[in-house]
Amino acid sequence: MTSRKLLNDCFLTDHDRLSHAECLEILTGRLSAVAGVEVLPLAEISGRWLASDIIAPRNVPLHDNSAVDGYAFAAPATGPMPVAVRIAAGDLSSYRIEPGQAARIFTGAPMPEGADTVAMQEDCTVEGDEVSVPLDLQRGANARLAGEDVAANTPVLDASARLRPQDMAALASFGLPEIAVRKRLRVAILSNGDELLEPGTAIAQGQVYDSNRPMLHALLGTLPCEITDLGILPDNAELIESTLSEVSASHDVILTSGGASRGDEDHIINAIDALGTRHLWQIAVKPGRPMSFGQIGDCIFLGLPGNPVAAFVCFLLYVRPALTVLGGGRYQEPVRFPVAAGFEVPRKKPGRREFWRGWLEPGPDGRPIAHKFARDGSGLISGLRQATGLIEITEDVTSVEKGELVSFLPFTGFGIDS
Ligand SMILES: Nc1nc2c(c(=O)[nH]1)N[C@H]1C(S)=C(S)[C@@H](COP(=O)(O)OP(=O)(O)OC[C@H]3O[C@@H](n4cnc5c(N)ncnc54)[C@H](O)[C@@H]3O)O[C@H]1N2
Ligand code: MOO
Repeated sequence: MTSRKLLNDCFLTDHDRLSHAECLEILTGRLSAVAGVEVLPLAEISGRWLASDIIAPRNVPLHDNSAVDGYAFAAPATGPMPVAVRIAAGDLSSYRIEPGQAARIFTGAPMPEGADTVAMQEDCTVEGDEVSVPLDLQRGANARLAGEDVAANTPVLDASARLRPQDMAALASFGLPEIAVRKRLRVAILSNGDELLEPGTAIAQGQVYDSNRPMLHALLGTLPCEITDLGILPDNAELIESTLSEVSASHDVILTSGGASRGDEDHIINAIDALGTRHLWQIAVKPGRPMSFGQIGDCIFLGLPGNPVAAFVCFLLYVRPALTVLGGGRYQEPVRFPVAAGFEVPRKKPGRREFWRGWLEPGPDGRPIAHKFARDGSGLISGLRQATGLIEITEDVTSVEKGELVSFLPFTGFGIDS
């Protein structure tokens, strides 16, 4: 990418600011994993990032086995067959049947040598010691082959994969009791602003309750993080600087909200400049213009705008990708669905990317239509609550007509359940 960094002017035009793509490239392309590695039992690693590749150490299943309770035989059957052996799941002996013989067998039990097919017991007739099976059963029916789930030596998971519940089943099926995973990132969060108040305290005119910190707590909860909550910091330059300096020594990441632009009382950016390096500030994205990124020593600093909607959107678009890379994961673009707009916007400023709060409803033909929260204000939490995703409008777009295709990014793609 062309390097346009360290932009110093709060009143840059959108053309001068970093674009969404440049911002993302800096946050995902120039960062690397800082989280350490620990070996943990399976029960403790769901949601963590893997620290090394996983290759299947053996076949799963290990042996050919029956998928049903019934009778195993060598297809095709030609008539009634004597039942030579009985094999239950967990039976460790090996069995063999001759052509024309059957084995009584149960779900999961190893297939006897000489058999390739199993008839379900509901479809069989037993008379004395003999069983009659359907004569048209296909060879291999109801038999599960060794290695049919995963063959030995197959690469299964790459280091940096995020472990999902179904991966736990796979790892256990290989007999692996514990796995090397990335440690949780140590993330310190704080809110900045003299007007901010802790919920539970009496409020006066001019004050607002701090809604960003509980929101950021919850958003961080969608990733493997260990959170240190530093509370609310007033607009006091010295206190902000000393707090950031102290916390940077013991954390991988500091995540702040508020005080991110260059008002007289916005001290966060000054503190980063005094203590470390600012790599990014001011982006051509709405909401989120004053988003910032820097470092103090080895600690990464991510500064979110104070407006709750901007803080939320920037967390999803930029903080989440950065934490993924720092935590040892692989950044993947969020899922984007092209859907028809159920609204029109006659004018949109060119040169910046916008993310609108939206949701989907079925249209007259049953296909989803995107709806947009009517008001734009970056302080309106109600719009975030009504939304189930973001409508992305790229830099070149200057208007949106009803029925035009727009990109919809569901919140579920960012780890937020509906
Ligand atoms: N002259 C300019 N003014 C502003 C600009 C600009 O470029 N030039 N940018 C605007 C944009 S865009 C945003 S976004 C905001 C963000 O600025 P800050 O990050 O410095 O945020 P604050 O000024 O501290 O707060 C903005 C707004 O959000 C409320 N807030 C802050 N923290 C919280 C919190 N934890 N919980 C709830 N609400 C919070 C705060 O009270 C303000 O109303 O700046 C624009 N101004
Ligand atoms: O863009 Mo600010 O980021 O108006 O909320």
